[in-house]
Order: sequence, then C-alpha cells, then structure tokens
Amino acid sequence: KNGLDKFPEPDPHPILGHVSLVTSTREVIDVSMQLIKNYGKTVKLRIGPTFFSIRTALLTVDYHLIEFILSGNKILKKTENYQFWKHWLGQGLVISDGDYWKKHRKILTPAFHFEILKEFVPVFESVGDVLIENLAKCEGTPSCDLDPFVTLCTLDIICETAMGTKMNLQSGKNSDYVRSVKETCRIAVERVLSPLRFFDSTFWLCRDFYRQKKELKVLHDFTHNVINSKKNNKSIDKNIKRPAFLDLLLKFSEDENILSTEEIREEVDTFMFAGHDTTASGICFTLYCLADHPEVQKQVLQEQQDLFGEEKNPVITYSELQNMKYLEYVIKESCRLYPPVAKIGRYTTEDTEFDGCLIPRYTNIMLFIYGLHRDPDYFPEPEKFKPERFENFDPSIPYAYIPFSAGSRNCIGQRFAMLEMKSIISKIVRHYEIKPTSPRHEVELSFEGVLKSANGIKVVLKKRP
Ligand code: HEM
Repeated sequence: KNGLDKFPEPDPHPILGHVSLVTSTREVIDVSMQLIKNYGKTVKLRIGPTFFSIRTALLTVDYHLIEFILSGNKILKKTENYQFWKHWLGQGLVISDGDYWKKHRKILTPAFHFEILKEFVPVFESVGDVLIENLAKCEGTPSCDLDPFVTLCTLDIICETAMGTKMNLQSGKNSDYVRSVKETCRIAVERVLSPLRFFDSTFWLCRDFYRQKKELKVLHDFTHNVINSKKNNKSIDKNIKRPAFLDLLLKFSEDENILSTEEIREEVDTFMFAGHDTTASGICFTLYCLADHPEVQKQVLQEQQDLFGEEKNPVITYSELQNMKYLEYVIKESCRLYPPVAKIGRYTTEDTEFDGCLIPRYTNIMLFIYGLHRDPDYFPEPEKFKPERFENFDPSIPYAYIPFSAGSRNCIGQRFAMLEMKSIISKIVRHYEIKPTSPRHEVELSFEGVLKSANGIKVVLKKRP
C-alpha cells in the first residue's frame, strides 16, 4: 500500500497540483507554516497534474521522519530543485550523490580539520575590521540595513579562505564578481517559482537563461584563473603560510592525482556558494535578535569584557572564539528562530519503509527546518528568544535542532561558520550598541535558498564610548 495516502493534503489544482500555493519567495515560509498548522506534521503535496501524480512531495516537520531520513544512509539524494545550481556548481558537494559524493566528501573532510580552521581566524578578524569601518557610515542614522554590509564581508571572507584571493569587495573592488554571484543566485531561486523556467526544455525561452550564461562566464573564468595561476606559480604547498581550501585541494590532487582541475573548480565554487549567504544570514538575524533583546546583548558584551576587559580590538585566536560560550548560545537560538537554510530536500530512489508504511521511490521529501525549530513539543514558547535553552539542550532529541542538517550529509562547513559568525558578531558588539529602529523594523521573511529578509534587516547602531 502506498503509505503516502495516510498523509493529509490540501485540495489540489487539477493542472498545477499544489505548485500554485506559492508564487513568490516571500510566501514560502508563511504558506509552509500554515500547511503544517492546518494539516499536521507531514503534508502531502503534488507538483503538477493530479492525474499523473508523478511528482509527489512530502513537507515535514515530523521529528521521527526527519530522524529516519537524516540518521540513515539510504535517502541521500537531493530533490530536483538543487539542479538549478548545477550550471554554477557542476557536481560540487552540495548537489552530487552516490559514490561520487562519497568519494568527494572523504577527500574534502580533512580541509575542515580544526588545525586548518584555526589559520582562518586572522582572515575573519581582518575582514571584520573593514566591516566595522564601513558600519561607521551608518552610525547616527535612524535605520541601518545590515544585509548589504554583512554580505560583502562574508563574501570577502570566503574568497580569501576558499580561493586564497583578497577581493576587497567591501572597499568597492571587483563589483562585477559580486553582481555575478547575486544574479546567479537570483536566477536559480526564481526558477523554482515559474513553470517556464523550471524545465530546461523551456528555460532557454527566458531572458534569464542568457543572463545566467553571461554571469556564469564571469564566475567560472574567475575561479579558473585563480586555479591556473596557482598551478603555474607552483605556490601550492611549499611553505605557504595560510593555505586556502583551494591550495589544499590542489595539494591533495598533486599528491594523489585524485581530483581533476574541473572537479576542483566545482568544489571551490561550491564553498563560495554554500559559505557566504548562509553565514551572512546567520550574522544578520543574530544582530536583529540582539537589537530586540538588550538584556541578552548586555550579557554578550559582559562576556567580551570578561575575556578582554575594555579592549575593543583584542587579538582574537581560535581558543578565544571557543571560549565565547554565551555568544554561542545566542547564535544557536537565532539560528533556531531564523535558520539560514530553512528547508532541505531529499529524494527517494527506491521504495522505503517508514513506521510501517511504504514511501514509494521518486518521492520528494522537504524537511522544513524552520517549522521544526518552532515546534512547541521540543521548544516550549517557541516564538520566544531564549539563548539559555542551549545551556542544557536535551541530548535525547538531537534531530529537533538541525540548522546544519545532521547525519552523513550534514554541513561540512559548520565549525568554520560558527567561528566566522562569532568573530564578526563579537566584533560588532564590542564596537556598537545595536538597537531596534523606531518604529521597530519587522522582517519580511523570504526563502531564497537561504533565509533572507525581503525588506532588509534594519537596526540602529550607536558607537560604544
Ligand atoms: C550559518 C552558516 C551555514 C549554515 C546554516 C549551513 C547549513 C547547511 C545545511 C543545512 C546543509 C545541508 C544541505 C542539504 O542537505 O541540502 C549544508 C551543507 C553544506 N554546507 Fe553548509 N551551512 C553554513 C555554512 C557553510 C560554510 C561556511 C561552508 C563552506 C565553507 C558550507 C559548506 C557546505 C557544503 C559543501 C555542504 C554540502 C555537504 C554535503 O552534502 O556533503 N556551509 N549546510
């Protein structure tokens, strides 16, 4: 028996199925929350005509189903919409599957060893110093949108750590590269929302197809040039002071000849993609929460002062970032309420039994992290911002809190991300008091692959004496 029949579904449109439930990125979060509220923890949806029913999807916040998927090694393939990123990322780690993914995951894992991450802390710090200077432009204004400032900062960080290239994007340099990253992301995100763009067979009829081609040339040429110049300069390995991810991949493949140049390009571009908007979202929403909770902000500042006294520009090391325990709870709580990756998708390639019922092959399963994180069964008073929840998080429910996913396909960059977010947020808190705007700015959540605010993330910044 098809186990999906037991899940409730809203009335489908005969041709579009449930696709028409969402027509813009701004509706994704609200509509998904409404579906969960009205139909239960797992909702069945159809993508396309009901009489074919070939594309069936489950939207779920069910702890047990999520645990089943993430803890096992059977459902590792991503849903179709990840393919919209393939033009940029090829078979990079986020998209690939099967033995290819397994092999690459094994090769890339040592690049995220803490001994290597330690070396990146000075990059977070120096790039963060430029952010502090840039934010001075906002000081004294009634409203500062943090998003554009922070996004350039995290892009600068990932360019330097992934490719070993200082781009100085925060100082207005290389704006072509920034535009190409933003446009490529926008086009991939918008393809989900329109049937004409959704299918490769009709996408070429759209203007964005040609735009995408142009922007991808900028991105690919850039990464290729960096790789080629490193190869030609033979700067790989040989006493390089702080190897970037790219240097490590070149070294691995030089030593054992395991990755081709194109495979390296795809993995480096994948880090560029997966490692900038996500951390920017995490940083911005945490600062937004701090603006709303002065008592929490006071404790974050107190922790900084306990560690560094009144020094606003201490030399920060890996172990000092590790010691910022309270700040870690704050970031975790913010990523609970505003998970930067609010939804992830898996696709079954074979019939699978879960809880006594059959989930047929070719089912898309959308794990709605945002909704799971607001489930009162696991987080009492879920709408409240309470960092102390994480002081003693119940270890018996590890799959209730999964901003970095979990299991074998979890985020390979999660420790990197936490260090980066701590470095940047602590720096901002040492320099600025963050206050809500008046009237208070209400974010309009938008699911653009990464969780964003469509109307910006606006706060007031006041320089600390
Ligand atoms: C706050 C920041 C971040 C968050 C919330 C986050 C979250 C996630 C999540 C939820 C996944 C699973 C995606 C899925 O199953 O479809 C993932 C995968 C991944 N992330 Fe992150 N991420 C962050 C930062 C980073 C950074 C900084 C990097 C790289 C430097 C990175 C690289 C990756 C890669 C390569 C994957 C794919 C892993 C695989 O499938 O084996 N992420 N991330």
